[in-house]
Amino acid sequence: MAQILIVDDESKMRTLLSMMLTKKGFAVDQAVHGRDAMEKMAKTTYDVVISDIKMPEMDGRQLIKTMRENKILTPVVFITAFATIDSAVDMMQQGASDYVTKPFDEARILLTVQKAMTLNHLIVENQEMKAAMARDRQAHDLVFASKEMEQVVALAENVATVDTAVLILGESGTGKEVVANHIHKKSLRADNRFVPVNCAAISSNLVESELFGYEKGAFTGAADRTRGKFEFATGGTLFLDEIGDLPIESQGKLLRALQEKKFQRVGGNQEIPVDVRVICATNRDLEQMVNQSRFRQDLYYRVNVFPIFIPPLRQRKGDIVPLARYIMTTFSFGKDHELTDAACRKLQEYTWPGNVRELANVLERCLILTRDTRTITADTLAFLQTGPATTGQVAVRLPANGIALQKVQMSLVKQALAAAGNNQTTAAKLLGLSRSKFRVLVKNMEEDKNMEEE
Ligand SMILES: Nc1ncnc2c1ncn2[C@@H]1O[C@H](COP(=O)(O)OP(=O)(O)OP(=O)(O)O)[C@@H](O)[C@H]1O
Repeated sequence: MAQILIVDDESKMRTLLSMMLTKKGFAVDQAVHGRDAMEKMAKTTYDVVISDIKMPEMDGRQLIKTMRENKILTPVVFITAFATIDSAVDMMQQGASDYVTKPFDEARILLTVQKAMTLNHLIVENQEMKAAMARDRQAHDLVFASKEMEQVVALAENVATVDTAVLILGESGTGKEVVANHIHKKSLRADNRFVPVNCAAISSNLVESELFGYEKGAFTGAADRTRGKFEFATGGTLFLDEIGDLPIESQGKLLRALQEKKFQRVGGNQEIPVDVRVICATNRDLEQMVNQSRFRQDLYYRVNVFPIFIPPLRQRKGDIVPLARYIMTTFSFGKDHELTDAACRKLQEYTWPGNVRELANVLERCLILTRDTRTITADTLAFLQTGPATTGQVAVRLPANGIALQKVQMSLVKQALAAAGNNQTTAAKLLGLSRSKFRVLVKNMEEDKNMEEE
C-alpha cells in the first residue's frame, strides 16, 4: 500500500487531505511542520510527501532542502494559495515535483499524487540500479585454476541456491570472504545486499547492538533507533567472519535469531522477523573451542550444516600465477606489467603463510619497484624467503616437564580434521601426509581413546 505523508500546521487541512486519500486506499501519516516530518521520515519511507509551504519550526523550503541533504529523494508536492504562486515556482526550483493551488478539488489532488508516485518509482528503480552497480564493482572476482579450488567452487555453487547455513574454513587470507560473496552472487538473494561483519573487529560490548540494532535510549549515547546488520541484510546474505571471536554471551542471542528466525533490538521488545541467509567463516578450531566451553555446541551445529574448506595457497600452487596476474590488473599502475617465467617459479616456490592477502601485498610492492621496467623478475622477488633452509621449519616449544609425542600428534590430527571440515584427504594434506598414513593415525587415535574409556 502506498504511504503518503501530509505536512501542514493547519489540522483542518490535514484532516481533509487525509480523508480524501485514505478513501482511495492510501496509507496516510501526518506531521505538523517540517521538523516533525523529518523525524517521521527517519523511521518510515514514504512514497509521496504533500506539504504546506508556510509552517512554524521548519517551513516547506527548509524541509525540501533538509530532505535532499539527507539523501531522501521522495517526491514532494506543495500546496499553495493563489497569492503565493511565486513561492510555488521557487519550490519547484528547489526540487519539488509539483504543486497544487488552494482551493483544490479531489480529482486534482489524486492526479498529482499519481504523477508523483510514478516519479517515485523511477527514483527508487534508479537508486537500486546504482546500488547494484556499486556492489558489482566492489565484489571481487573469484579467480582460480587449481583442481582444489574447482572443488571448492563446485561445492559453493551447489549450496548457493538453498538457504542452508554454510561455514567456510581456512587460514587467514585464503579468500573466505570472496567465496562467501560468490555464494551470494549465485543465490536467489543476489539482488539484495551482501553484508560482511567481522566479529573480531567489534568490541564485545557492542556486538549485540551492531548485529541486532538498538532502540532509542537503550544505553547512553543511543540517541535514535538504529538498525543492526541483520535488518540491514534483509532479503540478502549476512557474512559473519571470524565467528569464533563472537563473545560467548552473544552466542545465545545469535542462536535464537537463527533458530527462531526472529530477534529483538537491544532495549526493545518488538519481535523482528529474520529474512537473511547466514554464512559464517573462521580460521579457528571451533570444535576445540566447543570442548573448552568457549563456543556453544548448539550454535556450532547450527552454523556448521555445510562446511567448505579453502586450502591454503601453498597447497594449490596452480592458482598462484593466475591470481598474481589478476591482482596486478586491480592496481591502476599495474595494468601492463609482466611477470617473467623465473618470477612465476619463485612465486610458486614460496609458502605464502599470509595466503592471497600476502600475495597481493607482495605484488603491490613489486609493481612499485618496477615502475620503469614494467617487468617483475626473480630478482624483484629476492626479498621472498624461499628454499629448504626456511620452509617447513616450525617453532614448537617443549614444555619444561616434557610431553608425550602421541598427545601432540593427536592434537594436530584433530586440528587438521576441524580445519578441513572433517574431510580426511584435505586434513592429510594439511599435515603433509598421504591419505593412507593419515588414516592410520586416526585409527590409532580412536583405538587409544577406546582403551582409555574401557
Ligand atoms: N580466489 C580469489 N580471487 C580473487 N581474489 C582473491 C581470491 N582469494 C582471495 N582474494 C583476495 O585476497 C584478499 C583476502 O581475501 P579474503 O578477505 O576473502 O580472505 P579471508 O580468508 O576472508 O581472510 P580473513 O580470514 O583474514 O578474513 C582479498 O583482497 C581478496 O580479494
